[in-house]
Amino acid sequence: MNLSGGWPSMELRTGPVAIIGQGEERKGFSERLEETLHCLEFCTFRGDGVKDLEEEEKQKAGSSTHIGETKAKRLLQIKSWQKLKTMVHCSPFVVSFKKRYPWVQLAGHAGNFQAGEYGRLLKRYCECEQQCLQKLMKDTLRPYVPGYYGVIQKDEQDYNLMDDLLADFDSPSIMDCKMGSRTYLEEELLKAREHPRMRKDMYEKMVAVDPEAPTEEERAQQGVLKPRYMQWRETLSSTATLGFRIEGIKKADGTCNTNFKKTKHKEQVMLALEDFVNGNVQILKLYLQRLEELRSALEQSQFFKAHEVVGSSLLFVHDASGKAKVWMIDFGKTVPLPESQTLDHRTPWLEGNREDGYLWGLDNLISIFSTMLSQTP
Ligand SMILES: Nc1ncnc2c1ncn2[C@@H]1O[C@H](COP(=O)(O)OP(=O)(O)OP(=O)(O)O)[C@@H](O)[C@H]1O
Ligand SMILES: O=P(O)(O)O[C@@H]1[C@H](O)[C@H](O)[C@@H](OP(=O)(O)O)[C@H](OP(=O)(O)O)[C@H]1O
Repeated sequence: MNLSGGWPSMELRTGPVAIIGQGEERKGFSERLEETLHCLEFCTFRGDGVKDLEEEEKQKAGSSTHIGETKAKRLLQIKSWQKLKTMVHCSPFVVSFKKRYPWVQLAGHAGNFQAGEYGRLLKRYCECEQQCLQKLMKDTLRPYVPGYYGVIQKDEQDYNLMDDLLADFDSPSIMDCKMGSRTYLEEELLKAREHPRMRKDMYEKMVAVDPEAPTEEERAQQGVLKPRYMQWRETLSSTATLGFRIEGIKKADGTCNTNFKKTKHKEQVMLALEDFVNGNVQILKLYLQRLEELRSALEQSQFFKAHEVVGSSLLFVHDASGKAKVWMIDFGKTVPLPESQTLDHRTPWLEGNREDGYLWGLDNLISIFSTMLSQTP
């Protein structure tokens, strides 16, 4: 992990996933070409996509040398497709292939995503997320979340099938902002108290950022409790003070930064945002407009009133054509409240009130965008 700070430090926390769909034999040439190019693009943003895929296939086969005849054939096929792809780049008849795009997972757990059919994404199944997405399809928030198409199974693993929000962009710039003043659920807190479990991995992540952060006891145990780690992350970043934090930014030029753990103050956030939009005032305006529309939709949403929304992100996407949009993603920790209870998402959290600070964070984000715009000549 690169923790040195500042641009142009590169830290790609998780890699993209390459998949080869099943039942390819039954599909037509152009369909297969389309799909294969998509799969290739999923694994090429780091440069050598075929190498990545080979590695992945080897790992799946459980051996570092033998990848099996079918898989070897597939790789050969892909290599041929890639050659073809290189050729078609210089050929004027493949205009439609211009829409191919590299896919990037900016934050979150490694291995959670797979490419679906063109424009769709498979995310490892989570019942909580499924319930939310289903309800959101009928809510005022529908235009602000990825379209949801149900559960599908692939290689004995269930996935939620949803829109790939990058699909309509050319070389998009992407930013993930985790919303809310709290990043763990109240129920996680209760569980951690009942069954305290020291996390060595979190201790290590903590020490890597600040060797002084662990207490004597934590140092002795070489571990920290999850809520303690999450709270430490919240106060180190802008989560506790502004109600959101930047998780990662990938720019159109390919630079990618997930090193925002210490981005805490408004001024630091503004610098990151300015860099993200490359000083483009029009993009800033579009983002501000979209955020304001989202806020109105959230204030009217029945779903939002009735859920504790924790760990959910806003995904910002724009490209050189001047398009800029924001969506809500990640409902893995968005849970329904008891029927009698609602949240305003602005009241400060006190254990038991379940407030998550989502709208407070959005107010602050909107105010930051507005200030930036008011400062432009
Ligand atoms: N529908 C989508 N379209 C395009 N990109 C997406 C979509 N959903 C997620 N991503 C990408 O994947 C990243 C991680 O998404 P998400 O937060 O849903 O994953 P997660 O593993 O559940 O995260 P966490 O560990 O925070 O719970 C996002 O930052 C974004 O780059
Ligand atoms: O960003 P970091 O510093 O790497 O920390 C992770 C981050 O807070 C994730 O949101 C969290 O997953 P959840 O939101 O799903 O709890 C994960 O917990 P985990 O390791 O228990 O999955 C943390 O390790």
